[in-house]
Amino acid sequence: MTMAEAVTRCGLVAIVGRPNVGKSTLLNALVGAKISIVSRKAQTTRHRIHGVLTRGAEQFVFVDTPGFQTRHGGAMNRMMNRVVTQALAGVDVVVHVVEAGKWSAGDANVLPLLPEGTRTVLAVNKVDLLKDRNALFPYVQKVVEQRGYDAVVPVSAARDRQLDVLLDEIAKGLPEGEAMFEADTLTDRPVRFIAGELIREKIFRLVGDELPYGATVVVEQWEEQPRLARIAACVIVDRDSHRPILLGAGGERMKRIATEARQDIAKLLDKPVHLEIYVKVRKGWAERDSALRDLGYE
Ligand SMILES: Nc1nc2c(ncn2[C@@H]2O[C@H](COP(=O)(O)OP(=O)(O)OP(=O)(O)O)[C@@H](O)[C@H]2O)c(=O)[nH]1
Repeated sequence: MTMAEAVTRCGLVAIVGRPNVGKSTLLNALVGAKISIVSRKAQTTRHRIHGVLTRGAEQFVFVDTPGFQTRHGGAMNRMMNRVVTQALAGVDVVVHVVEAGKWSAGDANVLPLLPEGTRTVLAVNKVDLLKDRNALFPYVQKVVEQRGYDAVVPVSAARDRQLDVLLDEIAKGLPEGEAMFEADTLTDRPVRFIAGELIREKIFRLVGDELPYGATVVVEQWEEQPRLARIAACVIVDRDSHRPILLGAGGERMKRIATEARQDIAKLLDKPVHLEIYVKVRKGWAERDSALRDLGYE
């Protein structure tokens, strides 16, 4: 008998919270693999990503929703808010992640999006950063005054603390049912999509603040042979001025992005990878719904 056959409870879990509270880190810590991308920058999770964890008879299917923001307008952000609302409709458990000791307008903006009548767990993340442990209780009290939660669990996603307790509280909301995924499934995203995410991660890491939300990655060619994968990806930016930023002096920066991405994708596929990345400028693409659809965002 495989693990998947033994599953008796299975449900969808959405992880929500303002940017930078640690949603991606938490998902990675729970699922135990680096599928969703993690970056110090806000707004790095544009796509909805499923991670699946099977723990004994329980299967948790995580829906990682993007953070949302009000500072920047544009079709991209309206779309991201729609994605949040859509992700929350029909899930079994919502985990609202906040940062211990910190409460901002961004956190408050999440509250109206939390669905009524759905089990909602408050995960107070980054407790390892708290200098005064006694500050935790009044902080939690302040938060739960604003919204009733079914459970509150202080955690550290980065230090792997209290994650079992969090899972116990989530599990209470999983409906009875069979597994939706094989026991060892980490994500339902095809490997090609993950490769694109890895490239995007390198861009965020190596280009940093110079390229604010202006790049998207489309994997255009994918040819897998037994001992080699040939991949071509296109990075789309919305301004001419972004191209030299991405390339760097003498193309050095792009070379590094490509080298690091190639190494990660080779690990993922377990074979050598030939990776070609080129840059295209498509002016104002983030402002046009139609362009977003072309790029597979809807
Ligand atoms: N000290 C500490 N840092 C953490 C913890 N969890 C996450 N972080 C850090 O917080 C930053 C943001 O984490 P992410 O997981 O990218 O946050 P996010 O909520 O997914 O961010 P968006 O994608 O912008 O919505 C990263 O630098 C993480 O390393 C934690 O438990 N302790």
